[in-house]
Amino acid sequence: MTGTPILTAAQMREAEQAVFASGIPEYELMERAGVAAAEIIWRAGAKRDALVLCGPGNNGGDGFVIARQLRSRGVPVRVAALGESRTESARKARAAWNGPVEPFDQAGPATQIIDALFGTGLSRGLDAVVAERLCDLTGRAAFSYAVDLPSGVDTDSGALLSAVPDFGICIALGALKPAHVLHPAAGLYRRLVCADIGIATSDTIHHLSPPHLVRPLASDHKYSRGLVAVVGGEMAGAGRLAAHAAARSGAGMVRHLTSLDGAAALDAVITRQARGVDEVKAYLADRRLAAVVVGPGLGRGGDARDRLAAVLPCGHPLVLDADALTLLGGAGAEGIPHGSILTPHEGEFAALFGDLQGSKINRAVGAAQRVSAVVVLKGADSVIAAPDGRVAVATGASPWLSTAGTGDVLAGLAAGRLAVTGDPFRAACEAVWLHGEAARRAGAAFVAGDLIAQLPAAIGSRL
Ligand SMILES: NC(=O)C1=CN([C@@H]2O[C@H](COP(=O)(O)OP(=O)(O)OC[C@H]3O[C@@H](n4cnc5c(N)ncnc54)[C@H](O)[C@@H]3O)[C@@H](O)[C@H]2O)[C@@H](O)CC1
Ligand SMILES: Nc1ncnc2c1ncn2[C@@H]1O[C@H](COP(=O)(O)OP(=O)(O)O)[C@@H](O)[C@H]1O
Ligand SMILES: [K+]
Repeated sequence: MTGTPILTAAQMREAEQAVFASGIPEYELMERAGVAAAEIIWRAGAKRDALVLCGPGNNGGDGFVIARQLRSRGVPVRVAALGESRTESARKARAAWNGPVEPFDQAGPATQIIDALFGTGLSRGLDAVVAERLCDLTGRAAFSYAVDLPSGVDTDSGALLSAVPDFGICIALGALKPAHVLHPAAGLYRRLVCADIGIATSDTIHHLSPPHLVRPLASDHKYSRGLVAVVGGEMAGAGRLAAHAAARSGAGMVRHLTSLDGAAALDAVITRQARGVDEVKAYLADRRLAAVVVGPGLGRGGDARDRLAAVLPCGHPLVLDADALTLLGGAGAEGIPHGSILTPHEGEFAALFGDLQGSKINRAVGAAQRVSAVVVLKGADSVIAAPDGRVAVATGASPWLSTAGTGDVLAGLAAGRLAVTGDPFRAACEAVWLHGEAARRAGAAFVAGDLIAQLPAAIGSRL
């Protein structure tokens, strides 16, 4: 499940050091970055007049290289700098620009604005007047580009440290950074392009990429393709959504246990009323079960706690969501079996792991390591973290997903993929991607059931 690597500011510096150690000087990297960014800007804006805003560090140095490259292609370019250049490479790039440099606070507007004020070295928000001017110039430009990162965003968390405008294109240099995929920063540009500057990148954090799925074999049968159980309770609808999603996930068979009578709605799902905890236990004794999902439709009253307590030690691979997470939040995370998949939204996450600090990625990894399970911390930027440190971040999810029941669909889908693959991290990645793809196909104003209807097409697109 590897996509484009994502590096924190510290990991980026490490990668950069490795390049220096191989004999390539810092200025060479700056030239590569500037050349690559200028190419992207040229393709988008051609010869329209441009203003490059250069900061004091190496991000500003990239800006001077970009200005020189664009000028050599005949673009009318102006440069405005925020004070002196403070690094050796930035000074070298500035000297090579060999053109006028306007003071930042006096620069007038341009058709194209290139923000090279601050990148990964930003340590605090921009001064208010600087931020305001950046917003004003960017807002008035027809074409706008953020070099590496929009100035004012925190590289590792995606938080906005000062006012930041919306950009047309963000040009990530060398690798993606967490701010390119985590909100609110990830919502600040229409297009993200990663420019290769020859940096070898580590492979622990990735942008979620489309999965490679496999078809059933001629020798397969319903049990070999994976038997899923949904242990619900008093809220039949949510459990049904999870069960129907599991049934359209590629798994071979789905059973739905409720505490209610007459909860069936899809003929392919075998629905049973399990009145007491002993009936749940008897059901879970089936050795053929390949995944069990508990939480959607479980409820929190009645015998919900006992049902959950029956599921936790059952020995089958688990997906824990919704009410199961809320109940565990009160009771502590200790009982969670290693290797499970947890799919909390921020509220459920806070109840279980509220003490964890840092970026959304750090918190998801911390939780995964604490419970030795795969954690899918959901939202517009869903973070999938494994206990061994692997992380995938999904971006671009349809905001129409913010409707009731879509989380239940994800839980059922994750259980289905877990039953098919037997690999919790892979299953979670596949489920999040398929969920996003089904939402894209469902278009506008869909409800959770519409999402389920799109799952076969989403799966079909990845075979
Ligand atoms: N890491 C790499 O491999 C490469 C990095 N490059 C560029 O270098 C950038 C990082 O450069 P730097 O580390 O020099 O950092 P930046 O250029 O992002 O800014 C750091 C400078 O700004 C000052 N500063 C930080 N926050 C400030 C604020 N709010 N107000 C005023 N001053 C502030 C710092 O004291 C420092 O002087 C990257 O984003 C990228 O654009 C590229 O040149 C090529 C390769
Ligand atoms: N604004 C949004 N943009 C993209 N995806 C979203 C947004 N809000 C929620 N989602 C996704 O929708 C699903 C909602 O899950 P959840 O909050 O558990 O809902 P429910 O409990 O109603 O099923 C998650 O997969 C989440 O990632
Ligand atoms: K920038």
